[in-house]
Amino acid sequence: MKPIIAPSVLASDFANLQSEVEMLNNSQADWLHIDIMDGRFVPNISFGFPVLQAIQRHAKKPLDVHLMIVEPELYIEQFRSAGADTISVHYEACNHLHRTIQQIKATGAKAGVALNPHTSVQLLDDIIADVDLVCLMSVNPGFGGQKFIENTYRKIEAMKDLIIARNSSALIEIDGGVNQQNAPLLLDKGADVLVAGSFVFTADDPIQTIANLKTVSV
Ligand SMILES: O=C(CO)[C@H](O)[C@H](O)COP(=O)(O)O
Repeated sequence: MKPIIAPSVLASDFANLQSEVEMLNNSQADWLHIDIMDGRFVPNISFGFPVLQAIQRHAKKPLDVHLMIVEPELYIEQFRSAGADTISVHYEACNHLHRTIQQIKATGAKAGVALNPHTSVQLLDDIIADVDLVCLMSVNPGFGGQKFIENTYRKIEAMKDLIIARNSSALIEIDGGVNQQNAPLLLDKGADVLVAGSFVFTADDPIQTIANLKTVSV
């Protein structure tokens, strides 16, 4: 199975967002990964609804929205209206994760849960059957361009075991420091979706870089 490739728009040139989105439309990218940061859950602020709406106007591919915000339940319907196809909330940011997952599903979006690098996958034991996507952070969230955390490989294996044990159809997404070198082992361990920001957007040829990731063989 070929991986789902989700370039992270966080690393794009915001001054030329339309042409960056059109480049992704013309590439083998499957989804556009959109990072929303609030300056509270993570020590950085990215962008909000107007920018997401602008991306949606030009994007021809699903928008995979990763909320790095506190109290995400307050904004689920607005993110859906602004164009999100998948909405992932952080386990660490939700007091009532089950309720928030149901809230996302009620909007018609796919529901994801993101885990910080220190958060055990076992904490998803009682919710994994209800989620469509698990986003394993392979860097501490908040910034692009960071070094990949090697313990992620072990987490993917544990996540895969849990998904199988609970008969879940959740996809495993890896977010942070993904590149051509670590992609084969990530897929071998069980990853389904690769998010890549700086690796794609700092490349001389982003379209070819996405194509190379898409054809990584295990
Ligand atoms: O969620 C994120 C940061 O919190 C980014 O999606 C992630 O870091 C991808 O960027 P890069 O590929 O440059 O590491």
